Amino acid sequence: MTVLRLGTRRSALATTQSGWVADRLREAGHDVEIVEITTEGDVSGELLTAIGGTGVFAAAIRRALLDGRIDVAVHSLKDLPTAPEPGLVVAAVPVREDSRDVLVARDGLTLGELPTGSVIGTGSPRRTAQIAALGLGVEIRPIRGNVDTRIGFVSSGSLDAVVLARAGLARLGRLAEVTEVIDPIQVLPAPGQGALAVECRSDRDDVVAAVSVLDDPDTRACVLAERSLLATLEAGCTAPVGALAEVVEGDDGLELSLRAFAGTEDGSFELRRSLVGTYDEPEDLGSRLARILLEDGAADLQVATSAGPAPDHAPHQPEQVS
Ligand SMILES: NCc1[nH]cc(CCC(=O)O)c1CC(=O)O
Repeated sequence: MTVLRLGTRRSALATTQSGWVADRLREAGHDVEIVEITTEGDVSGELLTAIGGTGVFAAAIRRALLDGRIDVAVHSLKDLPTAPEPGLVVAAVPVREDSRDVLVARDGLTLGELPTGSVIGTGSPRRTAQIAALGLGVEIRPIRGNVDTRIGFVSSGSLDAVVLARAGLARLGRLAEVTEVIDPIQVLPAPGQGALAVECRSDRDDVVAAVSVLDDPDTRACVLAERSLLATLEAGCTAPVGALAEVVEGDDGLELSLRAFAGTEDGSFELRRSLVGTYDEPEDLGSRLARILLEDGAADLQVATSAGPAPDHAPHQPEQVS
């Protein structure tokens, strides 16, 4: 293998994330060339829910991998559909950034300090549902755009606050603008938030071997549990979902602790459940917790959250463009 061609979207966040992976691969002794790829999610100004939702970012990059135009791709794991892509493999899940959401509000305010009637911007059904369930008396307005655009709504005074992933701001060096790191007790992050997926063709043993040195087993176990929960829920629930797994010390060694949320966007119904399982069976833990959520009411949320007849299969929507 002469040069690893690493494909990336053009956004500031995507190029930063890809640059980080490129640096790690170069440290491991590889030559890396960055190849820019435009996706539908980057060029359309529509709300993501209108242009087809999950996977709009990943699809174009995956086509480039399958066509052989690039060898390696870096995704935000939370934007990656849960279904595996035939012919491709996630060869590394590097060590995760802080997975929590943050508030960027005017005048240094926190969620609890925002006066009644304040307007918070987010295009994420997951964030909307959990903030609405807090009962703060705030209004939630759908927005989208990159990190710069979204923070700009606050600096310009058109919104009182926006909610973003801490990981994105950390990678862009913009943590100074955060006014509150939101505790997962209030808002659970998206499954996979803060983690990257480094993907390549499964038939390229040389590339898989080069990339796999970046894998962090703890992060992989956590995101496997979170994504297995999401995948199990997708069969029977279109409600917004949050999930966070953490490695914890148990009596007989390492365990995984998984917390999850499902609810309605108007905040009138919320389910929070948690479960601890063995470190070695993350997917089993995720699907077991999903079944608990479904039994306890998540299955009925399909009707509660959609206006018309329930769709056969409506995948969960990703977060806004980064
Ligand atoms: N498509 C949105 C997206 N995808 C990944 C991140 C941030 C980094 C991460 O969660 O890994 C963001 C921005 C956000 O939600 O604020």
